[in-house]
Amino acid sequence: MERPGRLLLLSELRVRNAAYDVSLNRSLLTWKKRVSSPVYHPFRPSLSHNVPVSEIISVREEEEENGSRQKEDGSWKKMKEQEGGDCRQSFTVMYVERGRQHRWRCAEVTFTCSDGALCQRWVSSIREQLASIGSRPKHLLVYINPFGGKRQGKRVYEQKVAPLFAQAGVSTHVIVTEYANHARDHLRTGAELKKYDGVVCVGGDGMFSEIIHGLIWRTQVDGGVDLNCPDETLSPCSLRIGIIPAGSTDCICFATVGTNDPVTSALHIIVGDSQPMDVCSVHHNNAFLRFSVSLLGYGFYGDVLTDSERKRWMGPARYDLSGLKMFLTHHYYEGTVSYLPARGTMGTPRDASTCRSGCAVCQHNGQLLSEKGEKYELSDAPDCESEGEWRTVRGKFLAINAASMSCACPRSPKGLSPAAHLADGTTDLILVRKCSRFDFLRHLLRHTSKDDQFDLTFVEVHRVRRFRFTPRYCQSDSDLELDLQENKHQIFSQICRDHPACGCTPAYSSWNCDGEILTHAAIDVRAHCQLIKLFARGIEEPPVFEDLTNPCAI
Ligand SMILES: CCCCCCCCCCCCC/C=C/[C@@H](O)[C@H](COP(=O)(O)O)NC(=O)CCCCCCCCCCCCCCC
Ligand SMILES: Nc1ncnc2c1ncn2[C@@H]1O[C@H](COP(=O)(O)OP(=O)(O)O)[C@@H](O)[C@H]1O
Ligand SMILES: [Ca+2]
Repeated sequence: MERPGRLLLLSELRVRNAAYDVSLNRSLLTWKKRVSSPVYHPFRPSLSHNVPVSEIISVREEEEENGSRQKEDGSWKKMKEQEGGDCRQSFTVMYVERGRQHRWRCAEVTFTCSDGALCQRWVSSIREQLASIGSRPKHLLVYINPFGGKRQGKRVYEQKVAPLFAQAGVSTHVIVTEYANHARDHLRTGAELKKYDGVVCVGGDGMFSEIIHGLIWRTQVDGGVDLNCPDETLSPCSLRIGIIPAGSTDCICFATVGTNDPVTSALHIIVGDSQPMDVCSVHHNNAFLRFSVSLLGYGFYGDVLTDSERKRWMGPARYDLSGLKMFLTHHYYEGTVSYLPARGTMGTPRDASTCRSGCAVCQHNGQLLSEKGEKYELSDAPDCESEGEWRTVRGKFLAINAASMSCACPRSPKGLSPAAHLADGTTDLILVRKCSRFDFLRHLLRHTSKDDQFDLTFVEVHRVRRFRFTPRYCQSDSDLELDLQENKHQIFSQICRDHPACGCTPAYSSWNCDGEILTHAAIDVRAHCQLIKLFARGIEEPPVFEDLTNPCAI
């Protein structure tokens, strides 16, 4: 058990006109009601409150003269009047309070002191403790996508987030984006990153993707790393990223915080949380294409995204309509998937336990990969196929999904791969082979229930460090490994001739890369362990109530 820290202050203060013993040490602020009779009463509400110093948002002195907000005890008022000095006798502490379903709220408690000097001592002691927490950001660079989700990003930031940052003394430089890739390009070249302790993204997964592309690109250029080489070890980004959810799916926020709520996210930023996260790099013929942190999906999810982009005006509902349409269309795609299974790492995609705050699997694998990094990466090189490490699966697939994290979101609260980890250096490769519509629906429905979506004969899942996909028609003719956009007509006429099943089924899908369309079908993917960090802490376990005198806990 952790030893209680050295006591910094202990005073009798008043809260709502009742006397409390209030104490502060380096880790906790505690206020305990003074009771006249110490007789145990099972139904008396909890009389003691503990707030970790790390969860205090800020402290402010109350302006009111004579403590007008607090009905003070007469004797204290008298003392103050006699002193005739500083009349600020009350201070308010704002702190994190946990609500339902991982939501955080800002709660307040006002303490009234016997004199102004004591009030001053309390305020400065708490401020000193807060200032000594090195992980809290002071200056943030904020990008707002005003068109994400229901187009509420700007309003949400101004009304719910900016006031909290101001209260916590966090200064910001806010940029409302004017066009797609504005944030990415500003981070790449324009932003003076040294001035900031972090970057905040107000938007959805697509906007987050812009931010990581700007940040990771910049970090590699500064470190002299060639992004086009898939075997390069990438330099981790030092700036943390906060996500204020204002998009359509917001799966990265949901899977790292446990809820899509702007206030909760703002509070995780203010308290200076840190959650490392894996990033996959995607290459095509030794040319860098993109990064992905959540879903890389070919077939079903690629087609849903492509179709939904035409319906952007509908807002988040576009995904449901396109989902239904692509479900009915029931396209399958032929190709070869090769993958390098994760060796020596803890955990499997079929584990019952899931990635949670302070996850032991992520810590273990993170350490393993950073220690053995070089050796491990060398044996990972694709030409080690001769060693028999790489495995190959050929077939017809309705969907090929790589989930680097659970991809939990409100549509699917446990996600595409419920046991995937945020920071274990692996991605879960899910292969859904051609099956009937009925069977595919069973698989999809299991994303929304407790049933195991992998426990079906046509679904397989592998935890991997790398994988490659080659569509069938690329193999027979390497010239066909080309950009779909430029050569669409040529490919389609070829495919329709080669495709006996029907004249309209395309042979190529696109990849859904964190909500952005990737038109190259043939890709080479590699997981980079803990390349970025978020202002988050992973999903917390539900609290264990220890205080049995609290009736709410029984
Ligand atoms: C029958 C119900 C089936 C529900 C299946 C739900 C599975 C949902 C898994 C969602 C994984 C999400 C991974 C994250 C992707 C995001 O990066 C990305 C971009 O996010 P952004 O817009 O915030 O920028 N979002 C997406 O690509 C959206 C994917 C959403 C897919 C929805 C699929 C709905 C399927 C409906 C099928 C209906 C069949 C009904 C038959 C009677
Ligand atoms: N000012 C802007 N105008 C148009 N598009 C933008 C702007 N800012 C960002 N984008 C782009 O909007 C797309 C969707 O953004 P996102 O915030 O993820 O919303 P959603 O979740 O609704 O898709 C991303 O591809 C992003 O690059
Ligand atoms: Ca992972």
